[in-house]
Amino acid sequence: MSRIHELPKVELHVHIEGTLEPDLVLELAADAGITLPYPDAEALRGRYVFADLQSFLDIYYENLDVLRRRHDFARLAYEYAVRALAGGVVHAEVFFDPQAHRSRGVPMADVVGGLVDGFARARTEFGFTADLIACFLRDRPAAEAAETLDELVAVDAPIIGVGLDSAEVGNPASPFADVFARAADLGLRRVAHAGEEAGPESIRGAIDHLGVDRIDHGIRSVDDPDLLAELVATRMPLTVCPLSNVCLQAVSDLASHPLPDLLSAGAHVTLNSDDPAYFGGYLDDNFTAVAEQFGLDDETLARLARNSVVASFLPASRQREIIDRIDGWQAASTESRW
Ligand SMILES: Nc1ncnc2[nH]cnc12
Ligand SMILES: [Zn+2]
Repeated sequence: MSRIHELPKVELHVHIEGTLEPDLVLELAADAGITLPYPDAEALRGRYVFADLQSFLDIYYENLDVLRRRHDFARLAYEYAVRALAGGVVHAEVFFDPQAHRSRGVPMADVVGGLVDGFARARTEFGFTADLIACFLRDRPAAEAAETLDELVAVDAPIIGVGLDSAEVGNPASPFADVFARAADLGLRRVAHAGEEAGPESIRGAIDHLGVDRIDHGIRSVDDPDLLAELVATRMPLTVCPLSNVCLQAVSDLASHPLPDLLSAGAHVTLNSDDPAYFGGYLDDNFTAVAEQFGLDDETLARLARNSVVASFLPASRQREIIDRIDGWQAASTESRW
């Protein structure tokens, strides 16, 4: 258990904007001559006490204002890769919110180009790989999502998929059916946040209306045994984010998190960090927290890591290579017990 950071991991649910650390907010603001309403990074971090998803999103969108130039996005991507690798992440499928930058007048080519630059540098320097998934904001009109997809196509954005995020309650998936169908026609994969704050009906909506390949969060599936059984039968991956759920009060504390129920039901659970700069931990921290809370052994941790590989959109040959490394980690942990 002590070698969690060495367990090879794939991350499937991380918002690149949610990796914007307070120090980097301050640095980018100083660079761009932006005056911030707090004196230092500690004061900013002090504001990270959230009652729910919306109270987090308010600060998350406010902080984005420091991301303005192509090299800001490159820096953000690179810094995430450095930190993720230190925790054992070898590949990530990374969300970004194009509308949150487009609405501030940042050219789409700079957003995408910067992220590509930052991840290319990480790949060259230390072999970390990343793919991009563009998320549509579900609290904005579906027509805006459609325009955003057109713009992504126009700049030839190298995205592998589309997602749906932002405020879930009161913003169902159904209006986004057409834009997700267009994404499917373009050969893109589809994922959606569902069952984070809203109930099982939100998960049902993402499956029925958007044809998703994975459900982001999905923890509220435990409230509907029929739905959970269906998720298990169809091997629908759930990208679960335990520390996020605690911080946003989707669960009252880690001990009450439904992870053990999902695991014992046989759900295809993966572990993820969501917005690690805000929720007190990167992917290794999420692994460590649930391992300690629920007494998960190395075999279970390796199973969770393998689940992410299988649920990823990586080609089979790369999946095999990472799974071999996970098997090696597990074998070494068994040997060290003798
Ligand atoms: N946890 C989350 N849920 C919904 N939208 C988000 N955008 C960034 N983080 C999010
Ligand atoms: Zn998320």
